[in-house]
Amino acid sequence: MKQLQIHDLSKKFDQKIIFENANFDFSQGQIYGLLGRNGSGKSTLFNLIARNIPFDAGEIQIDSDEGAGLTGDYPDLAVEMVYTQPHLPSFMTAREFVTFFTQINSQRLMNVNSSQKPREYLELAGLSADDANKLLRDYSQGMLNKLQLVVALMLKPPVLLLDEPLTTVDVVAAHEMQQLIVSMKQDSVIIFSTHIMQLAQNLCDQVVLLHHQQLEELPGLDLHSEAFENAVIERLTDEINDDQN
Ligand SMILES: Nc1ncnc2c1ncn2[C@@H]1O[C@H](COP(=O)(O)OP(=O)(O)OP(=O)(O)O)[C@@H](O)[C@H]1O
Repeated sequence: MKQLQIHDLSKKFDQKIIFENANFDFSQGQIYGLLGRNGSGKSTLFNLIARNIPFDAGEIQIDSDEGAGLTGDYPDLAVEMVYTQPHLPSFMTAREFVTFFTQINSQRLMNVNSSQKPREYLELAGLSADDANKLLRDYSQGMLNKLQLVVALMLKPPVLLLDEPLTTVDVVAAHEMQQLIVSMKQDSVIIFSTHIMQLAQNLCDQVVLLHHQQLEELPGLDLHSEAFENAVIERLTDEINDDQN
């Protein structure tokens, strides 16, 4: 069973405390929706898990289900992060990028039995033949987001972190991307950050609130109920009021 565990995690930037002894256990088979106010630390959490930045105290452990068990010394390949602003090579066409991507990841793709051809990735991302031959620097933000998401999903990473990836894609693409994400949940621990409550309610099995420098769930409430929505808003409003006191 793939798992991600956060133990007593603390992180601050200068004097601003982002996490203070935060704890949470994430498992494969669930999609977790991460909700929090602007600037509460959602991207920071992802960057800590992906080891793009160091934490001050605590531990982040991953079990990639490859026999090593839960360890803080997980390989970089254990985590794949999909960014709000994708970092893709602007000088390549989508077709060139996908071909390059499948070549440099050929071993990983083989390990996860992903035998998609470059053409199939482009189809999954909903890109026409004309679009596929366009340079990525001429792509819209939404098209870049789709392409980045599709290639990340194909790697079937043990931990998949999605930082607001559907904000810019159109409704049809968002629907297709949601189906792709759901199809991944049996294989990966998936954490999805969003500001769109309805998206969290539709897509996620559990919502995790980033609140008062902690990670918490709202147990005992049906995710789709009005009571749940009200409880989330109440918790997160409370955060701003506390900050102002
Ligand atoms: N490298 C950094 N150096 C200093 N401060 C940082 C750094 N990265 C993030 N911060 C600060 O940490 C806080 C949390 O930022 P973060 O981007 O994680 O929030 P977020 O919850 O993802 O926000 P949003 O919902 O607006 O995208 C913010 O106050 C931000 O300014």
